[in-house]
This record gives sequence, C-alpha cells and structure tokens, in this order.
Amino acid sequence: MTEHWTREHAAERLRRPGAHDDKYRRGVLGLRTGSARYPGAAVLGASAAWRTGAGMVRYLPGHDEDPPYGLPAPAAAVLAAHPETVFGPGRCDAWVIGSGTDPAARSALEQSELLELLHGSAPVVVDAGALDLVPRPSADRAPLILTPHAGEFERLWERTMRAPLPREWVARPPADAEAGGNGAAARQEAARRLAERLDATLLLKGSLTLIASPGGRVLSCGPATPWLASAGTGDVLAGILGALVAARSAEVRDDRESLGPLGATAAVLHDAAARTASGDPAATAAGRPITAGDVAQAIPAAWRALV
Ligand SMILES: NC(=O)C1=CN([C@@H]2O[C@H](COP(=O)(O)OP(=O)(O)OC[C@H]3O[C@@H](n4cnc5c(N)ncnc54)[C@H](OP(=O)(O)O)[C@@H]3O)[C@@H](O)[C@H]2O)[C@@H](O)CC1
Ligand SMILES: Nc1ncnc2c1ncn2[C@@H]1O[C@H](COP(=O)(O)OP(=O)(O)O)[C@@H](O)[C@H]1O
Repeated sequence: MTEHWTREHAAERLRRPGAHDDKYRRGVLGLRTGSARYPGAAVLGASAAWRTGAGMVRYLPGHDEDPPYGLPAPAAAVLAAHPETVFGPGRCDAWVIGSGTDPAARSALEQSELLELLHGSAPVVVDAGALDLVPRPSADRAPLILTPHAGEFERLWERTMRAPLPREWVARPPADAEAGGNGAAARQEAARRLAERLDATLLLKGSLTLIASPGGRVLSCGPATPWLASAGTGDVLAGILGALVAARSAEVRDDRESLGPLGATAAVLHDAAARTASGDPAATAAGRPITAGDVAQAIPAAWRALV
C-alpha cells in the first residue's frame, strides 16, 4: 500500500526562513559531485541546491584525473555558474555524493573519504556513482537516502541481495507497471524490500517516483511531466533533495524516517519546476522541450506556486 504524496503535502515540508535565521541555520549543503568527465553534473546540483533555498552550498572536489577535451575542472565550472558557492572543507548539515561520478574512475583516496562521509553524522544523499559504496547497516552509519534510476536500482539490488532482481519485480517496468498496472505493486514491493534490507531510504526514480523508508512506509509521486526524461535532471533532483535535507538536518538525525517525506517533497518540487519550465503546469502533454538547467532555473517559481 503506497501513499500518494501531493503538492499540499510537499508545501508543508518546504521550510521558509524566519527573522532568526542566518545562512548557517538555513542549512549548509556539502556537494561531492561531478568529475573530470562530468563537470556539468556538479553545476546542475549546485544550481538546484541554491535555488531550493540552501543557506550555503559548499563544494568539495574529488581527487580526480585531469579533465579531457579542454573541459574546466568541476570546481571551476561551479564557480563560473555560482560565485556564491564556498569551496573546501567546513561544517556541512548534509551531503550529496555520487552525481556525475564513475566508480570505475574512483581512486582509493576518494573512496576512503566518501566512506568517511557515509559513516559520519550528517545525512547523505547517495546518487549515481556512489551507490556502490553504501555500507551495510551499522550504528555509526549516517542517515542515508539513495536515489537510483531503474538501471542503478537493479545493480543495487543484485549487490545487496546477491541475487538477480526477480523477473516479476523488474525495476524498469513496461509502461503499465509505473502507471498503475500489474507491475506497479511488484515495483513497490521491490523498493520496500531493498530499503528494509539496506536500512536506508530509497528513492526510485521514474515517471512515478517511489520513496521507500526502512520502516516500511512507501510514498509515491507523479506521474511527472515526461519532459523531465532528459540527461541531467537526476543531478538536479539530487541538489534539490540535498538542500531540503540540509534545512532539516537535526530532524533527520533524530528520526531517519523523516527522509521519506523529504524525498517525496523533492520529487514533487522537481516535477513542479519541470512543468513550470515547459510551460505546462498541469502536464496535459502540451508544453515544450526543456533542459536540466531549465528545470533548476524554474525551481524558485515552482516553489512560489506550491506554497
Ligand atoms: N551533465 C552531466 O554531467 C551529466 C552526468 N551524468 C552522470 O553520468 C553518469 C552515468 O549515468 P547514466 O545514468 O547515464 O549511466 P549508468 O549509471 O551507466 O546507467 C545507465 C544504464 O542503466 C540502464 N537503465 C535502466 N533503466 C534506466 C533508466 N531509467 N535511466 C537510465 N538508465 C537506465 C541502461 O541500460 P539499458 O536499459 O539501456 O540497457 C544503461 O545501460 C552518472 O554519474 C550521472 O550522474 C548524467 O546525469 C547525465 C548528465
Ligand atoms: N518518463 C518519465 N516521465 C517523467 N519523469 C521521468 C521519466 N523518466 C525519468 N524521469 C525523471 O527524470 C529524472 C532522470 O534522472 P536520472 O535517470 O538520474 O538522469 P540523469 O542521470 O541523466 O540525471 C528523474 O527524476 C526521473 O524521475
């Protein structure tokens, strides 16, 4: 049984600043994203986090090869797009790791620093190239929310369960499965089981995004506007989610189950921004093509329309 997460639910979880706030109280998000090959993912995540209301976004580059094709290093790309970003180590209320990184290119030093974050106290959004690092449940592990797409979900299942994903539980279902057909229940069950086994919150991306909490609660959002299905929109989602988690870091540390509603709120705001950007707020299949950057740009307007 899943609960549908509505715009009204999402509006309640969006934190508005008050007179006693400052940049630290609003939440400092640390980004360990992007790489020599994928500098754009770092820019998209930073852009989304700033526009979701982070008090500060701190960017920490990984230990990486030299960029190919004359590309700028990810830190230089982030600075060019967002000069308000702070670089280097310091206090962080939450982290996003993995977007725009490739585990095959990860150095031993990079791996040990990421594992340190995963065993820290600040909550961590684990995306893309960091999903293979998720440690077994333990008392010293950080509160985690994982954001796989269907292909990454399948790989995560195989690594965790040491068995193939059952055929009837395919993570990339035929169209009817996401939209409520027979496969939908199987997809929910797979997400629920994996979240329970990993003892972590799992946000399974798709037209219908599912958010399964380790305690067994499953929230669903969508169907999102299909204009969202383009490269880099997952990097934007990770930035949105990171900013929302940083703003409620203390609550998440007290109660890891609160990551579920935050994940669902991120998915609703992401979809709302895509609808705004595509000029089709009701997602009636009108609208126009958009880029991931357009989605990030539209977050403030979508926020205003939600609350
Ligand atoms: N601007 C930038 O810098 C950008 C950087 N990016 C970064 O690129 C990195 C690689 O990420 P990635 O997702 O492109 O590749 P990967 O993890 O190998 O998975 C792909 C495999 O999974 C499967 N698959 C099944 N279902 C699927 C689904 N729903 N969506 C997608 N795939 C699905 C599919 O298999 P198929 O079903 O096609 O046989 C395919 O073989 C990552 O770090 C990311 O952050 C991107 O965000 C783009 C913008
Ligand atoms: N058919 C679809 N309709 C609506 N949204 C979709 C559809 N397919 C994917 N999405 C959304 O687009 C985003 C794609 O993320 P992801 O697969 O990680 O891409 P990338 O790695 O290129 O950023 C996710 O938020 C997902 O929920």
